[in-house]
Amino acid sequence: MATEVIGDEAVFYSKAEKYWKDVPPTVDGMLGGYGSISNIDIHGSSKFLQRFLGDGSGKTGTQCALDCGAGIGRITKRLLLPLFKTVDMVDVTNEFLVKAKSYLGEDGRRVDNYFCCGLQDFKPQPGRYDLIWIQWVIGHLTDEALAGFLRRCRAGLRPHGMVCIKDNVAHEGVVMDEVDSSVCRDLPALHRVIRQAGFSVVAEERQENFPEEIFQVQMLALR
Ligand SMILES: C[S@@+](CC[C@H](N)C(=O)[O-])C[C@H]1O[C@@H](n2cnc3c(N)ncnc32)[C@H](O)[C@@H]1O
Repeated sequence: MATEVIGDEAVFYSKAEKYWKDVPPTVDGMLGGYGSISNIDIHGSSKFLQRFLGDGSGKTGTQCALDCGAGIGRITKRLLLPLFKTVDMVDVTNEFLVKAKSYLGEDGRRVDNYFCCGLQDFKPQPGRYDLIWIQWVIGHLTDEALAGFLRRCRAGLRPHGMVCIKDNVAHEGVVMDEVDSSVCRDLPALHRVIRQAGFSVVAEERQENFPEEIFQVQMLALR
């Protein structure tokens, strides 16, 4: 369990906030110096996501998406705005949301809300979202906070709505990163939290063609 490696929760959250305040508001900053993988990442996400979207029965609608831990809006710009009529963004680092307003360009007009808030405290508006996308941020939440946030996400979905998590997974156990104050869970640990939140995993895929030296990255669709 993540709780065993996290220690003091207040320190865990405040250290992460401080870490991100010092990171430049660029694609490279969002990806820890791996800005060059952004194209592959977006392409993989788009392929994973598009099979669920459309007009047929049981398909996920394309009215409104929420980008969680959105940063400057790398995903909002390239994945979500091209597929959804409107997008909301939530991130704990205000400087990134401010940067997003210029980074997103013209299409940024279709971002309805920029919420500056930690996901541990954020409550999506009930029944608002077709898709809630959560990428490279779950490691900043304790198990309890993540389960609680996912439960609130459930309430935030429209009919046939879906949550997608895309994140690093550890080979075994839970690995603490003291530099950015985050944890990396192995897949069984992540599945446990997802189950606790009342979700089922309806699709799961590994992102391919990422550099060998980084953690394995997994995409999970939850309903
Ligand atoms: C690795 S970056 C990923 C940004 C974006 N998801 C992407 O893939 O381009 C992590 C982001 O999570 C945000 N973050 C860190 N802790 C957070 C928390 N507790 N709640 C919300 N956002 C958080 C940081 O400010 C940063 O923008």
